[in-house]
Amino acid sequence: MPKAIIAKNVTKKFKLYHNQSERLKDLLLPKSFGEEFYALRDVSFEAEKGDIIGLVGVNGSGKSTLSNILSGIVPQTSGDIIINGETAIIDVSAGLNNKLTGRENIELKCLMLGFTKRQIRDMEQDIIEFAELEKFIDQPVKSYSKGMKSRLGFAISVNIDPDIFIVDEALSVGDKAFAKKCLEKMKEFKQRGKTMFFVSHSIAQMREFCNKILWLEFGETKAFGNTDKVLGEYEAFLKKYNKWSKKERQAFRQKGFAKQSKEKALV
Ligand SMILES: Nc1ncnc2c1ncn2[C@@H]1O[C@H](COP(=O)(O)OP(=O)(O)OP(=O)(O)O)[C@@H](O)[C@H]1O
Repeated sequence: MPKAIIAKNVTKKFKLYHNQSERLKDLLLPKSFGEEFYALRDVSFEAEKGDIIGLVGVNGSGKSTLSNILSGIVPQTSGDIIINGETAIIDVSAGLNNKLTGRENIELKCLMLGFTKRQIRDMEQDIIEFAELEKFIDQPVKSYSKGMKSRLGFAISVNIDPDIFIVDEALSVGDKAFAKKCLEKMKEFKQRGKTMFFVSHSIAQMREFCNKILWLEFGETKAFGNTDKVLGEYEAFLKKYNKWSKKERQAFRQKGFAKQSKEKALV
């Protein structure tokens, strides 16, 4: 089976500043200011063509950061990603330019992916109809609701017909009818053997769709493998996590964050 994606030791470091002056000093002075923070550390996995990989993990575990790296929105700090195909991310607002209108966003995204003006003209109406934005398509995206942005993002991406498809929480905003339409489209893509990444807080949707699960915890791989096994482990963890007191959860998060702020040799 050809590999769709090979990710090796993917790491993303952010700098956290406590105030504006720290940020400026870091920019202007040779000495380093601010706190280093690992949103992802040494994440490695392989996706076969046709795999549907669910990304799970509690808030802040690195799911969106990984989606954004896979779709080329942000670069990793270190590590390698080999992607065989064109990705498209479906995120609530990622990849949309707020200052442009819906129509201009369609044109921009398609031009960036190498479509000709004529091809874009042919696709445009389908995208607008799928997004159900006919009346609003010439308004700036900054005036759109979260649901409208999500519909536009999803509609552009499905019409581009990418080889690899990343759906990040698109189904959690907007109305139920649209979510159903998206799920049907994803089922169609699944049948056509497309590779997909799916981020959702719905375990039931994960179980229905995914054949593999990547469980991230504080930016590191906690488990990767077959859906039944990893999702079972994750559910058992959630059960425990949800029973913890506020204090216990805080302690768990503090410990994780402390690890994310340290160099590997010190962890
Ligand atoms: N631009 C940034 N600058 C600094 N820290 C960031 C940045 N983006 C993300 N982070 C931090 O990186 C960690 C991972 O964030 P990410 O959004 O990828 O997690 P997530 O699993 O998608 O969370 P959620 O389920 O809440 O969406 C978090 O601690 C977050 O605060």
